[in-house]
Amino acid sequence: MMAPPTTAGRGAVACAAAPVPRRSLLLSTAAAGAALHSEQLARARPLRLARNAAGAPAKIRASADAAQAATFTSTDEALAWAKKDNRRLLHVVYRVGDLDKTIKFYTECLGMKLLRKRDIPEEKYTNAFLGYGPEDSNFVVELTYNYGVDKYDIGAGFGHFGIGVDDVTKTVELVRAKGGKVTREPGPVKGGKTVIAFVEDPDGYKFEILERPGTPEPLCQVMLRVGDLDRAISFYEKACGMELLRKRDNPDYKYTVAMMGYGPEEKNAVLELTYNYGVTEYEKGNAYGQIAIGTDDVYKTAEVVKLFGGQVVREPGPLPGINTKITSILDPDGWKSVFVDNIDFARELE
Ligand SMILES: C[C@@H](O)C(=O)SC[C@H](NC(=O)CC[C@H](N)C(=O)O)C(=O)NCC(=O)O
Repeated sequence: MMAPPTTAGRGAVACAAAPVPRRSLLLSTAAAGAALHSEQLARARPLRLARNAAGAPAKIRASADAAQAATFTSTDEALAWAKKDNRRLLHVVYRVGDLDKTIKFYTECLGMKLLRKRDIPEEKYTNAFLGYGPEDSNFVVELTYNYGVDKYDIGAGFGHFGIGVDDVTKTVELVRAKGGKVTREPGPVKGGKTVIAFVEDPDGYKFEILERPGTPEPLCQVMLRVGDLDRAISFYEKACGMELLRKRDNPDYKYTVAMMGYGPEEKNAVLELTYNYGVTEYEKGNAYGQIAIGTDDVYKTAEVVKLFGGQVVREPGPLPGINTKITSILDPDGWKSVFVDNIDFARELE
């Protein structure tokens, strides 16, 4: 079977070819396109509060003005709002060629749990959510299987997913025993001390297994390569309200990494941006999709992104027929992120 057109590059291609999967049909009792006012009133229902991976309740704000586009009077005001918005990495979305095979690998070899599965026959795809804890408090993977598509191009820009484990050697032995592919044996990372290994899933997505005993968030990194690290850091700090948690140059191996996120690396999943000296562009393939980030207000989020020169490829608003509000953006390298309304997302999980 042929894979669908590439999602690589900036602009319309990425927007059109990597649709955000439809959200839970549990929400579809509210009529598609219902007036925002009615939707806000419907929010009076009690909500299960999200928790972060460390177990602390997340502050979900049932804002009455959430659907109003704000007009920030300055970039400082916009930045301050983005910094105090209630954000967390929710999930990472990517395409796989055989859902059952991937679920088997992730559950048997990587110790994930299958959290939920949904089939959207009218759109000809199925999603499976897997991770190490409930979605209201953990970063998880959202696998997409498009009917009849059994192969994708992972490209050169996507790096890996990171998984923190108690014992790297044990995990690698298990992967090998189950017939999985080990591409880098356990040992200290080149130029550092952390014990790591690399394994590959059935589609060839790389997983870096990192020794990180007792971590509350085992699925801890999404590594993407970027062509200009300072430009990318500035984008994720300003347009996305992330913090630069750590930056490490490894001149012996000619690369620099920057860990970006919404809280300490030990407790939260992070975006690991890698710059390889002299490489300014990568081919992105059509397999990797995007990270999803929770926000209290997708409208304000889109406004902030635009104020800082970011590209909004899906204007903020409810997904037709489902009503979960989202907005999609591209970073300067063309990597996509989707911001999802926290309250709508919590409803999906009810
Ligand atoms: C602990 C944390 O900092 C790491 O594990 S970095 C892992 C390291 N990354 C790179 O080498 C990135 C540059 C590389 N050219 C790329 O684009 O992927 C890594 O993968 N090390 C490999 C090793 O064998 O140690």
